[in-house]
Amino acid sequence: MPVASVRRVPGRLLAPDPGWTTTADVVVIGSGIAGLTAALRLRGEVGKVLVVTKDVLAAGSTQWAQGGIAAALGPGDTPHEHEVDTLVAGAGACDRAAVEVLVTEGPDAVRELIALGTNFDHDPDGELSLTREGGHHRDRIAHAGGDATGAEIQRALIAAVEQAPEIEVIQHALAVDLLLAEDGGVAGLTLHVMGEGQRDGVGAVLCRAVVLASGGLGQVFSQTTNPAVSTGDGMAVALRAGAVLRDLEFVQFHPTVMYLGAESRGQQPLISEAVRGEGAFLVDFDGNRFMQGVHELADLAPRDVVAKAIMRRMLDSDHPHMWLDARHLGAAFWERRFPTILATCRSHGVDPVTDLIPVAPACHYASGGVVTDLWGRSNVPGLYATGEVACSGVHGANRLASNSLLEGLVFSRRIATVLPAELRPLLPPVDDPRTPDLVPGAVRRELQEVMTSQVGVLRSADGLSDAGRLLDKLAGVPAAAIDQESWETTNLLTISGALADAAALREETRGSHWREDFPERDDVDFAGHFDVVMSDGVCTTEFVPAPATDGDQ
Ligand SMILES: Cc1cc2nc3c(=O)[nH]c(=O)nc-3n(C[C@H](O)[C@H](O)[C@H](O)COP(=O)(O)OP(=O)(O)OC[C@H]3O[C@@H](n4cnc5c(N)ncnc54)[C@H](O)[C@@H]3O)c2cc1C
Ligand SMILES: O=C([O-])CC(=O)C(=O)O
Repeated sequence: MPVASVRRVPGRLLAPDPGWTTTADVVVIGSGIAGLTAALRLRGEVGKVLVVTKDVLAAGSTQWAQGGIAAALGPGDTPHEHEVDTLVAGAGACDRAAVEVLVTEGPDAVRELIALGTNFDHDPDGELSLTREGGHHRDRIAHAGGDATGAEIQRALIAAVEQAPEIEVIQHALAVDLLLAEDGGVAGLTLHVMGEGQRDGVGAVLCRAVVLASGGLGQVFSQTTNPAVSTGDGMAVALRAGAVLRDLEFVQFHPTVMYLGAESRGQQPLISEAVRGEGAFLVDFDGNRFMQGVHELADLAPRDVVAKAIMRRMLDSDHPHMWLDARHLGAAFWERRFPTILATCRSHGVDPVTDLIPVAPACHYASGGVVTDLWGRSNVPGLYATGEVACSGVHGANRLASNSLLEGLVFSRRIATVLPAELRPLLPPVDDPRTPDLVPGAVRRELQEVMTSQVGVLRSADGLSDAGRLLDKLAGVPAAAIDQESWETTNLLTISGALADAAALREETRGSHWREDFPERDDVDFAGHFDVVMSDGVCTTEFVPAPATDGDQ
């Protein structure tokens, strides 16, 4: 049976005394699909809504989304079929009630996004154009601009927020830590603001509720599809405030990320699963279509299955990547359907109309995060979480393609339904002696390298304990300066440690968690979740049993 593990992590973060203080009723942290949907839904319901975001409004993962947004919108499709595909992809670790909410409320949430002004693509007959991605048994992915779905959604949401005078926005504002009231609930937060006039430097916002919508943790790894802002801040902030994190070991590695060479680091170009949805297929260096025979859906198997098959072929043949063949789609189709991916490939010297595209798996999505109930509530009074930062239970061990944008939409709407009636009074923050336990930005690269080599696609007990030791060593390197880089790197370190611990404790292979020393799924000992809590600078990771949920197969 799994046992618990403990790890010392940086405690509450030191922010110098606030140079300025302001108030709001609700603060939304993050301005992707989850944050802006929550803000738009809350306006007019709760007094002042303040959105804080650490870069410009569009800097998160949302604007990069390619494939689309999944919902049972097509003829003959049903929420039930969407539910079954979601549960099967989630490999027994989904919360069935949360999945039911997602698939049932999904179609209306997408219609609302359309009503807001998002221009999805349509077929010549005027119907919403729907495509397929891995793990879906139906065409149910709505897309925009061909492969620029996220950019269009982000544009429409920003336009709507700009029309809403009730919503105030502070950009370049990094949320450092939550301020807590005597009862352990939310009293506000500290911010580090860069270059925003009067509000420059460290400040505090006193508020009655916080909606955490700060996205994922891709920058934990050295190659990721995620943008630079995805440093797991929200998960670390929530953990330090007493929230429970869950399923951190279930990091999804997207199978087809363009391979730019062994030295390439940071955000890497994604080749959408929708390219396979439109007929592209994987081949090895001998031209074999190796996904045939691996799964009934072949190249469109769930994402973890395809990523593992590519990795296995890479290891067996000693090549750093495999190939995606989409040449038969032809120039006209490429230009119309995937203009962004086409331009990106060409900018790297690969023309998908005539060339094979080199692809390898890379970190793409955090299926785990801050545990929430069906209404987005965390266990900390006044703290709600939505989107990639949250663990609502819909993704289990492996998110179904294009369910992420949908999750942000559906659960932000739900938060806005309950939050107004649950608003706390404005409470004074307790005087919290905080330790300046920061690590310097200079350790980030070493952290990312070890997480990629030992806690990446393929994991083993030896590699995971090597990673744990190095993370402990890095935790002892003191930061010389208190700045954005050290706050982010400290968050990365906190989340990396918890992720590595859960991965070490889960001695089985399930969904996106692949242990070479425990290659089978084990429903006797591991049907359930690893939860992480933090107290006095000590992180504890512990197993919580739950019945396996695989759907009707
Ligand atoms: C390349 C790519 C393609 C994808 N394609 C799809 C797809 O086709 N379909 C799909 O469903 N999903 C897709 N995903 C996943 C999906 O885009 C994300 O999971 C989703 O957009 C997350 O939305 P979010 O609002 O939770 O977070 P984000 O959009 O990442 O927004 C997070 C926000 O929080 C801010 N922030 C972070 N930390 C702080 C802090 N400390 N203080 C203040 N602000 C902070 C960020 O700046 C940002 O504004 C894709 C992801 C990537 C990277
Ligand atoms: O376009 C892609 O392959 C990405 C995608 O759908 C997702 O992450 O859900």
